Amino acid sequence: MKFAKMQGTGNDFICVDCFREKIVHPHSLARRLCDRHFGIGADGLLLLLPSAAADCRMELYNRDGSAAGMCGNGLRCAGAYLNAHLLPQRQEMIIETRAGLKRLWKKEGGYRVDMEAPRLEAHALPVLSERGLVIEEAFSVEGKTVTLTCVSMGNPHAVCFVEKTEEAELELLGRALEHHHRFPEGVNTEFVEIVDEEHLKVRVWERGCGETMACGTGACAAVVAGALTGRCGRSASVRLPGGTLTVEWEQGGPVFLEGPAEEVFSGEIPAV
Ligand SMILES: N[C@H](CCC[C@H](N)C(=O)O)C(=O)O
Repeated sequence: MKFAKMQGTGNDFICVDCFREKIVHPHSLARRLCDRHFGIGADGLLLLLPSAAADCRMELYNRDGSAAGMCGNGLRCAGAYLNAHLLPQRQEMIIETRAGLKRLWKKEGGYRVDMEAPRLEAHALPVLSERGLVIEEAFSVEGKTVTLTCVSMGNPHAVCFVEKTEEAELELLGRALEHHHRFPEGVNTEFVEIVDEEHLKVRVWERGCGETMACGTGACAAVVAGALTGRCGRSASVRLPGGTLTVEWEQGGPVFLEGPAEEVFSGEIPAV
């Protein structure tokens, strides 16, 4: 089986061109190939398949084999793979995901993705805080009270604002929230430090992966939550351990994510 190793701000994927390869058991394959000691090593398995409605269909499987509805870094990597191997001249593409059709544009140094509008949890009600009406929930986790703003970008996110990302109890709280009864399908948790109105620092504990170098949907959720709670503007530069992403949330509309994506190497492994 041929594959391409892709990365976007250090969030890395094993990309398989399923226009040419046939994958029968993606969940177990993701667990085996994403292992960084006994496999190729990656945060996820990215399958690119034919689509009747788009340039291709993207399926993302986390390192633990679980399927995810959306992946912002993965979409940019899919665009880079398509431009390199299947659609070399295309400047604009549409990729089908489990969360619907997503449009992306090739840009200097990477891709810009229309992530569409965020969705708030059904019961998320504004509460009055010193910043006015904000959307936050208090959770009891591991004997601590954490305040979260829950946002869906086609996959679930819990955003926690902290003074310093370096001091966040990321594994303790991220792992506990991932398996918290409030999130029956699990959750990605972002620990967000507000530098100023237009700059955020973020670390992410990803569902099905653990801490990653970056999370595209997580960067979007961080800016949306920051804007909803009056902590930052609707457009911001998001600095993650693996690099910087740009997020813009149009008034009452979609979120746009912009950042790099590259093919690091390609290879072949025995038929799976
Ligand atoms: N772990 C995520 C999927 C990968 C998302 C992330 N890598 C991104 O770039 O958005 C989930 O289970 O929802």
